[in-house]
Amino acid sequence: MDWAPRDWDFSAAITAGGRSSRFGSDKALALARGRPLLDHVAESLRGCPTRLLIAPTGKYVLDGWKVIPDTRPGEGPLAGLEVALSHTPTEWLAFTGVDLPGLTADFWQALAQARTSASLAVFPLDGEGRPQPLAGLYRRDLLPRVTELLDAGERRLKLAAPPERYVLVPGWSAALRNINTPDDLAALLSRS
Ligand SMILES: Nc1nc2c(ncn2[C@@H]2O[C@H](COP(=O)(O)OP(=O)(O)OP(=O)(O)O)[C@@H](O)[C@H]2O)c(=O)[nH]1
Ligand SMILES: [Mg+2]
Repeated sequence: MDWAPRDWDFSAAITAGGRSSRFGSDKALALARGRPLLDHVAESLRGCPTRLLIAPTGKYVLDGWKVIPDTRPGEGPLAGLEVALSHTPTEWLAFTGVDLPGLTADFWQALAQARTSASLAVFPLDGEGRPQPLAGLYRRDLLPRVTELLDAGERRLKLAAPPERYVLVPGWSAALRNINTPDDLAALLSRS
């Protein structure tokens, strides 16, 4: 992979303020191939010049990542996106969670290449052909919309961008396996 800065003109944020209730312990720190899930995700975005970790202060130490706490703690990833968009210095932000250890730099580059001047978000399609908003690119202009949604009580991340303004990218469903339970992690590890 070429790490030329011109390829990484977007910022990165990992939202990590969840309670891992289905996993039963902090899944960000669960090990896959000897490294925490959080590290796998962070590695895929290490080329981004600005890297933000939306999490309680002091909960994680991730070299090169700036920790920013939630302004609406416990309100889910849409609230994490609001914080991230309000701190991103670039037009575009790669936004993801702690539990997608299959993401790679090539995945993010494929999304970046799919951006258009009219689009507000880029999402990959999952194995069922649905957009996966937890591994997407978001334009910073979405911030007022996200704030409005949250203020109105909305919590669904997929509503962050209007459907007519997002681009969908097929072909990456294998990279999108996400870990919600210990069985999910066991299944992932047994495949390799
Ligand atoms: N910043 C922030 N991130 C969150 C919040 N809730 C969930 N997330 C993150 O969003 C991503 C996907 O969420 P889930 O898979 O539901 O994770 P979770 O909420 O920790 O797990 P469950 O309790 O089992 O739902 C993970 O990276 C979570 O850490 C929150 O309130 N604030
Ligand atoms: Mg959750």
